[in-house]
Amino acid sequence: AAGTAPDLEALTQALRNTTAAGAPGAMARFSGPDGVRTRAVGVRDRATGAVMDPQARFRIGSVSKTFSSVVLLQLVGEKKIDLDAPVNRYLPGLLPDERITVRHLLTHRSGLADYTDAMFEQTVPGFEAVRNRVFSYQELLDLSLREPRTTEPGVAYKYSNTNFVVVGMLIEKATGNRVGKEYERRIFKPLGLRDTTYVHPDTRIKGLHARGYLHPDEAGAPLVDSTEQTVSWAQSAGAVISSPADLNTFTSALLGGRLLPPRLLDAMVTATPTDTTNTRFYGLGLRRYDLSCGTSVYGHTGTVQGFYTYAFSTRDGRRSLSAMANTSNRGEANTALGGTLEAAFCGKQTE
Ligand SMILES: CC1(C)S[C@@H]2[C@H](NC(=O)CCCC[C@H](NC(=O)C[NH3+])C(=O)[O-])C(=O)N2[C@H]1C(=O)[O-]
Repeated sequence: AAGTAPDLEALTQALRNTTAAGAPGAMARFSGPDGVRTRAVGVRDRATGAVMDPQARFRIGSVSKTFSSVVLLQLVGEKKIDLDAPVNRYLPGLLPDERITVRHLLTHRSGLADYTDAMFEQTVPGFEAVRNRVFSYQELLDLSLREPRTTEPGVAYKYSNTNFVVVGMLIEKATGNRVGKEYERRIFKPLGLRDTTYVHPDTRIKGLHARGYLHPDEAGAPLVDSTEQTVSWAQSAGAVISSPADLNTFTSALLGGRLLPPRLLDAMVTATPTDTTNTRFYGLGLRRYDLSCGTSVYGHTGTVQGFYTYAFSTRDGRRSLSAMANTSNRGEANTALGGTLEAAFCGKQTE
């Protein structure tokens, strides 16, 4: 088909650059008009040497925020939640500022501090301290409220996991169900996402999966296997498990209009700059990246101990890419993995 085919050599090179920068393994899955292409390099398990497998499940970190945003926006569509209402209308007395609205949560403009900055200041000790803990939403919010707010409500973008912890509280209040049940009935089941689960507080990744590895802060220290954890520090902000195929299906279905009515999808993709590069934007629980070839892609990134993820689609949902490296705190590896976006969406012009 006329348009842009993925540059598979460049895609593979981006994955090789990712492992060269310290990831044990990396993989990518592209889905487009001409079908599916997968590439994988390195290992999904350092102990057994099992190679990275594009069918493998893994923790998607903050890509979970887009799942939570879809559920909340469906509740907006059902008139159960008003985007511009104060959060405290639905959760009386929860937040110390009546001016913080539901929309401020989804756009990271609430000013609520991110408790994970202190929690993970020391990478491995911070992780080990929480990997088996089970937190309530309220405990996580209380950690945030001990810190000064970062901005007046609505004034500036400042990314904070706390926003999507409160989104989880809103979903549970409005539906009477745990978020996992709402993910299941509104997204996982309708889209047939058989690899995608929300098992909090279970620590395992069931079925074929990649193991994740943390680089300690101390240079040269051995990698730490971080695969098993409750992810209770994140929950509706980061505890979903998925696979490359399911992430392609999810972002494609979302941008293709299968999960939200046009008015709400348009609101979701309406994004403001997150930095001064004028290529990175944030809408409602959704990132927009403007690529070098002029293509805008929509989705989210994820950083959870041992796993770094990109999950993006074009605005029409016809082309999707998901990519994962099984280490999370090597900046140069995460940047290298980002090269899969340009390779996939700006690839090679076809006649
Ligand atoms: C905005 C982000 C980057 S951070 C946010 C969320 N992940 C977290 O908040 C965990 C941060 C610490 C994870 C840990 N790092 C350290 O411990 C550093 N001392 C590591 O690399 O595994 C997620 O996911 N989001 C990413 C996103 O949306 O892309």
